Amino acid sequence: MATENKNLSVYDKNTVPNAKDLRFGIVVSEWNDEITEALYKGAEEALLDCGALPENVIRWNVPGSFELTFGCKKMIQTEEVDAIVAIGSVIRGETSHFDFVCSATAQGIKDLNVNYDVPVIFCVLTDDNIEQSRARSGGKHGNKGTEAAIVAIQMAMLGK
Ligand SMILES: Nc1c(NC[C@H](O)[C@H](O)[C@H](O)CO)[nH]c(=O)[nH]c1=O
Ligand SMILES: CC(=O)[C@@H](O)COP(=O)(O)O
Repeated sequence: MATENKNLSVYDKNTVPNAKDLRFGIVVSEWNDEITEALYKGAEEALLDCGALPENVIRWNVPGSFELTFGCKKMIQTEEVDAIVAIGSVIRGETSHFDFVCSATAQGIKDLNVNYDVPVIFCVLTDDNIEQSRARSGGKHGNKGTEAAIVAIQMAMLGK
């Protein structure tokens, strides 16, 4: 199902475990910060709405999506977190750089899930234009950050 056929912000709180005893990391890329700040807002609000304590939501920033892998790895190694949401916004430009950044970031985050025991949620928008990004970070398709937060709670509970 494509994103256009679902709202990323819709969740049934009754089906989401309570997050009061969980600790979360959120690593945020600063590229396209209009988008990544909106994604962060959606993620943070959903975590708190589902019972997470503000002091248990730890935010780190990295320069770009390519650096999300290293930032999440360092967070896993230095913080006691039950799940991490990796937030980025990659928007296609004139060259093939978009493809390399998207691929490296997706592969890097996948590798973290394979090599470590902390779920890292892929909350990286990979869009052809900013209109698509805005639609998925609080616009007509909802907020991918909200969706990622719910996934983070669900995946964190797998380890409990
Ligand atoms: N063009 C975008 C980038 N590019 C920067 C890279 O992510 C990286 O920081 C740089 O190559 C140095 O290693 N990053 C995004 O997150 N979004 C973009 O649209
Ligand atoms: C995703 C990117 O790296 C891209 O926005 C950079 O733009 P360009 O391909 O025009 O250099």
